[in-house]
Amino acid sequence: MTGNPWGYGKQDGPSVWHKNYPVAEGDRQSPIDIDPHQASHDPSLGPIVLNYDKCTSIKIANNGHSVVVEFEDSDDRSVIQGGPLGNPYRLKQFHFHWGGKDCHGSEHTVAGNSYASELHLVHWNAVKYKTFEEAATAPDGLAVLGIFLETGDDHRWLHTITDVLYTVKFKGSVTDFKGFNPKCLLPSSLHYWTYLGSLTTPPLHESVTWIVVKDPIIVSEKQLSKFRTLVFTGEEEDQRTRMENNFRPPQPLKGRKLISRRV
Ligand SMILES: O[B-]1(O)OCc2ccc(NC(=S)NCc3ccccc3)cc21
Ligand SMILES: [Zn+2]
Repeated sequence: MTGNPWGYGKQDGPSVWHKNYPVAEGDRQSPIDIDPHQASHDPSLGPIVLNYDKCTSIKIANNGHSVVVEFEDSDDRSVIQGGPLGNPYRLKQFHFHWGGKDCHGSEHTVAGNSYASELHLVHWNAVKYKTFEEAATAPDGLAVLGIFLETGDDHRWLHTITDVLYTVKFKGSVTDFKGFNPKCLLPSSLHYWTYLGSLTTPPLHESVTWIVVKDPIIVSEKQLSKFRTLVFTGEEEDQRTRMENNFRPPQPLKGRKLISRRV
């Protein structure tokens, strides 16, 4: 079906999502502005543990909202656990959000400051739920690791992704992308904040335990500009709308507790 049911434009962007997705005005919506001084320290909160070693990426795709790398999630070969999580969560996909210029593009902000981009590693609770779709609607169904991207020097490994973006320029395009291990996209320190939130794109399900890592990774402006060569529209559509500013602004905290873990 041509045209997206929702997008990031004036007519179909975050300010009107509530019309088709009323949960947009719910009590645990994401992203949020993270105020480091408001975060309470919970000494019982352990470190995040990633077991991505038998990582198996399958493909990279343009879904009309972002560029997504999908993983084989039929077994527990790539999981995240520890921290606030009660059991291991299976890696399903990762994707990015970015701006049109470097001054903004991330979804979460820190003391009102945006980063140029934000990487989301999406995991689901395969212990309690049979499918991702089922987990995606459950309050403890998903765990998303959020990593900020800041511009500076070239990122040593990001070129593996930016070099193939031209093959998924249009909405609906998919390319084989095997054997990529996203561990190479993480900062050295996994000091994080955690809170209960939602998907930041429709259907905006309130099913995400967010784990936002404090330290950004550094990528070059050149690498980031390659994301902006993607388009929201399909090859068959006459309009070519550059894919950028695909981020939702911060949502009200509504009394939620933000917890931080110093590594
Ligand atoms: O907020 B995010 O951008 O970051 C975290 C995150 C995770 C998932 C999505 N959306 C997905 S997987 N939609 C398809 C779908 C949604 C629900 C059921 C089936 C299928 C977006 C985001
Ligand atoms: Zn996301």
